[in-house]
Amino acid sequence: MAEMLHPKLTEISFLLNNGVRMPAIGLGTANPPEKLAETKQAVKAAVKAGYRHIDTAWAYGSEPFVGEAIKELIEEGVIKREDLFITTKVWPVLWDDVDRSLNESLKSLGIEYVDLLLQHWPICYNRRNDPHGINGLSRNPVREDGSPDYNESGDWIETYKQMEKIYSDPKDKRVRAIGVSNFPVEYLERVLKECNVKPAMNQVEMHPRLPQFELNKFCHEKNIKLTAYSPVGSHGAPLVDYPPIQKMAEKYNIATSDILTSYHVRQGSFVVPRSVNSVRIASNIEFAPLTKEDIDKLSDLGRTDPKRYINEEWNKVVPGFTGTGPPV
Ligand SMILES: NC(=O)C1=CN([C@@H]2O[C@H](COP(=O)(O)OP(=O)(O)OC[C@H]3O[C@@H](n4cnc5c(N)ncnc54)[C@H](O)[C@@H]3O)[C@@H](O)[C@H]2O)C=CC1
Ligand SMILES: O=C1O[C@H](CO)[C@@H](O)[C@@H]1O
Repeated sequence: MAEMLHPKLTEISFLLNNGVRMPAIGLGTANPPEKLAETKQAVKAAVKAGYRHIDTAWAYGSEPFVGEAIKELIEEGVIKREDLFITTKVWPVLWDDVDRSLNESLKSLGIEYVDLLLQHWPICYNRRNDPHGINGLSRNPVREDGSPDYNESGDWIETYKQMEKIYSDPKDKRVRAIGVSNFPVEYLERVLKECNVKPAMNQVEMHPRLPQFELNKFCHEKNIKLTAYSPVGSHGAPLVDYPPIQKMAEKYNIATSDILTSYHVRQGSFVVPRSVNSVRIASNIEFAPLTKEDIDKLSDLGRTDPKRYINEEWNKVVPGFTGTGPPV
């Protein structure tokens, strides 16, 4: 029987609600401190394997290494800036100074604009100096008693309002699209009610054990795209060894990680797996043409065995971002 030909995930892209085209798969760069410097060769390997979308953030400490990779790739003639789609994010310690956050990101990345700027979390932190932090600031400031140092009078919507002001200024070319991350439905509803620019994106943890049924329905209706983070279960890739997903991989004769990335792209969402291993980076782009029945079977794991992997003390303040996730 003739083999079916399918595109690579790197050949697929979708339009955002403002007409900007975004590649379906991006390289995640939230690398742990000991692997941060490897981000540079990871980005170069990814671009050489066909990736055109890189996911970074002010808070990751990876932007300078992404920047070095972009510079060398352009100098080597591999790509031009406009061939790449770069996402970065505003961390809650700069919730009231998006201008500073964006300028620091652009400087670290060595570029003049980002393709997508996301509000990283709907949280307001106080700023505390930390020479070992990000650009001299503590990433997750804590009070003397060890509790998260939230700014109690801050309102997280201020961040989005500052982002839309930058985006809407015709003279300001620093961002091509704006969106949010880690926003539950009720927070998106507030943004739609109180702001003028509809978010193009909501980046959230999403995989078969956390299928985000409610967010998918809402975002689809409102024409807000979703990006799946931690698609293989974050540190150590636990979902790659998860038997029901391995079974599906056997059926399609493809790697388990490719089932986990294709699961999102097949549903019209974006996905940003992370690795610094060039072999894995290149192998994470095979597309599995999952049927509706197989997608439903995978999503059912979110009912029978739900799990949220990114579940930290400080983010419990956001509704739904604790335990296994919202009720299913
Ligand atoms: N907006 C947000 O709040 C968040 C965004 N993110 C973004 O999403 C990206 C991906 O999420 P992560 O949590 O980093 O986790 P992930 O689910 O991509 O897993 C990363 C781990 O999987 C391993 N891995 C990758 N491909 C593999 C393969 N084929 N076989 C075996 N192991 C493999 C990597 O070595 C690493 O240990 C981040 O790097 C970041 O860019 C991640 C967390 C939160
Ligand atoms: O983007 C993010 O990455 C870390 C976890 O890897 C998380 O704290 C943050 O939302």
